[in-house]
Amino acid sequence: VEATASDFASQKFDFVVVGGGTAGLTVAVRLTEDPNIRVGVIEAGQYRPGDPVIEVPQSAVAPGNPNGTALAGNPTYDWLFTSTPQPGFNGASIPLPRGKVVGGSSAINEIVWQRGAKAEYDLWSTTFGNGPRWSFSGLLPYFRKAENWTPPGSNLPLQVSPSLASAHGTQGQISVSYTSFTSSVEKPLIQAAVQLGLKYNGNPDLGDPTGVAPIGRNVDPVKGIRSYAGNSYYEPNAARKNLVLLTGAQATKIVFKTTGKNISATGVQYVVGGTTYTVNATKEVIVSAGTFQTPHLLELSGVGNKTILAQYNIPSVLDLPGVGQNLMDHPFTGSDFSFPPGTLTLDSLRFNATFRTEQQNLYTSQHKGALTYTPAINSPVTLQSLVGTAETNAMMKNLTAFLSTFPQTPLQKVQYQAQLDMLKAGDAPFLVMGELPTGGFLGPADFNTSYTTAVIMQVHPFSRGSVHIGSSDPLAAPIINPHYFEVPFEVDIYVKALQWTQRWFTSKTVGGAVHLPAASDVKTDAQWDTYVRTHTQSVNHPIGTSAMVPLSMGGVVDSNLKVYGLQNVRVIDAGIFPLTIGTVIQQTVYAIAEQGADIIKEAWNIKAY
Ligand SMILES: Cc1cc2nc3c(=O)[nH]c(=O)nc-3n(C[C@H](O)[C@H](O)[C@H](O)COP(=O)(O)OP(=O)(O)OC[C@H]3O[C@@H](n4cnc5c(N)ncnc54)[C@H](O)[C@@H]3O)c2cc1C
Repeated sequence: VEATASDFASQKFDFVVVGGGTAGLTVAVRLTEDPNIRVGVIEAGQYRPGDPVIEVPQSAVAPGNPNGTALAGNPTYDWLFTSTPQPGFNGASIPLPRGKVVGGSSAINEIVWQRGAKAEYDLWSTTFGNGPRWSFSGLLPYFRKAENWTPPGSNLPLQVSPSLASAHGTQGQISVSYTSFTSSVEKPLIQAAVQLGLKYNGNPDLGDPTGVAPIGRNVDPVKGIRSYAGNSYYEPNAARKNLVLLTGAQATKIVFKTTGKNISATGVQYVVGGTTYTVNATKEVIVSAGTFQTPHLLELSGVGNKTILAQYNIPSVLDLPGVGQNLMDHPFTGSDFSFPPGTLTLDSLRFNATFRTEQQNLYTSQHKGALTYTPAINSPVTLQSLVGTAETNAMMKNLTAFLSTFPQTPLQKVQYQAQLDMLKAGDAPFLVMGELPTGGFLGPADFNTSYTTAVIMQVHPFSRGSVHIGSSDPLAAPIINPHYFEVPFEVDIYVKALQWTQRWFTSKTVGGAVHLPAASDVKTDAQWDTYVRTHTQSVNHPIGTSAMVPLSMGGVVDSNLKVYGLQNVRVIDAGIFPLTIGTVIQQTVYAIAEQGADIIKEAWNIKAY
């Protein structure tokens, strides 16, 4: 049920969850399966059930503008954060969208549903010391638990392996399906990628995501709408009396009581319309405010690096220097290709009124067609599969030489060794080769022209950033500095990937694609370097700022997601990733939250369902 600000403050809760986003709603819904457990959720955004801008899949991929959509960049849904000026981008700042609505970033993301590699999660369990729960096989039951999976239909431009079903769950909250609409460029692009040497992978979901594979999406195949934490976890359970949601409220502080060496949270302060309220939690405070705002809230509450806190006159409750460090993100670069007149891409929705009306009618009557579009190609690849083993080894040699003089924290040392091992073994992707059948990436799209944008994600960067408070005003935005491209390998790998993309899109099989001048004129190494630094954005997968690694490595939470040094505060969101993974991350965030809910149920003897 929903509450008003003052009503919420007067209620008794066992758990208070900060952030009604992807992870926060998952945890709150699982804990309140037991009617005796009372959970209060504080969310800054609004509850928007049935909002077509959130639910119609295509609004996440705006034709003519892959960088900004109807959701990202729109203040109704997005916090509108930006990075600090990035020297690696020649001083430019970039937008860093985050969902500000019930459902959080799951309401505004691009609806791609993929898992990482076994090798990546197994590091969480072994190298980062978190035990078997956090290995690939420990997470697999939770990947399945979150899903209500429907197998692909016959119109998928790819064959799937019979084992695909065994990777997926059918009793969970998030509807997962496969694309039912493809543009006319996608089938040839898939064929051409395989001709260029990418492996074909009929089941990417049991530990090896690499190659050209069927791409899941979190769309209800019957209703044709986005399935996300807001409409799939919260909405069906919104009537629970023991699950109380407060919207339009920004948490500004966790309130602590210190007795000797014991620091426990008693509640949370929040602001609504300029008034500050406090709500109490008798068991735990769970912080699920996301990778940028969880460390921000911890710092506002006195938990973090005490030197940083002192600059803003925030009394230190616990000196925990890992808070807000270890920020990793997936950047993306790309380029636009135009196609001959008559090629069907999403741009047809932009300039062809007849096609648009036809597709709108198809969507309204049958929940099908172009308005259900989600990306159909998003292939995680090893570096070897693009440039071969000899070139990979040569690039690795340069990288290792650079890293030998690059300043590193104890955590980075361990992470770098793990990343180099994966790079060499080729058991995890380093790039994701994708596309969006629409233009606008390199400049305004021409009216009567069909484009496709190559989208290249970099998934194991070596640069590490941070997010910290920049003001004692609790409502001010955090300072986000991802430190993109501090390691030259990150630019080098992009140059290789862009050159490969040029061969891919202009291959005979794809037929007729023309590289836009801004990209095709690029020839020399210096020109490529400038191109990459000018045309890179975030693909919005920030993680790591509340890392689940040992305290001695700079960790923030232990393997039970408890903040080191605090009795009863857990972080459950994308910030706990010890190291990033080689694909999109929302499915892993749901699995973390499902696992986190079970850890809490075990700790408090709460009935499991
Ligand atoms: C534009 C975009 C596209 C993406 N595309 C994909 C994709 O296609 N596939 C994929 O797998 N992943 C994608 N992602 C990433 C994925 O959606 C996120 O990693 C994931 O949803 C993060 O979940 P979370 O629970 O950590 O945070 P969120 O879901 O962001 O939840 C945090 C919540 O906390 C609230 N909050 C924050 N601070 C406070 C406060 N102080 N008080 C009260 N409330 C607060 C926020 O409003 C928000 O609702 C994308 C992300 C974005 C932004």
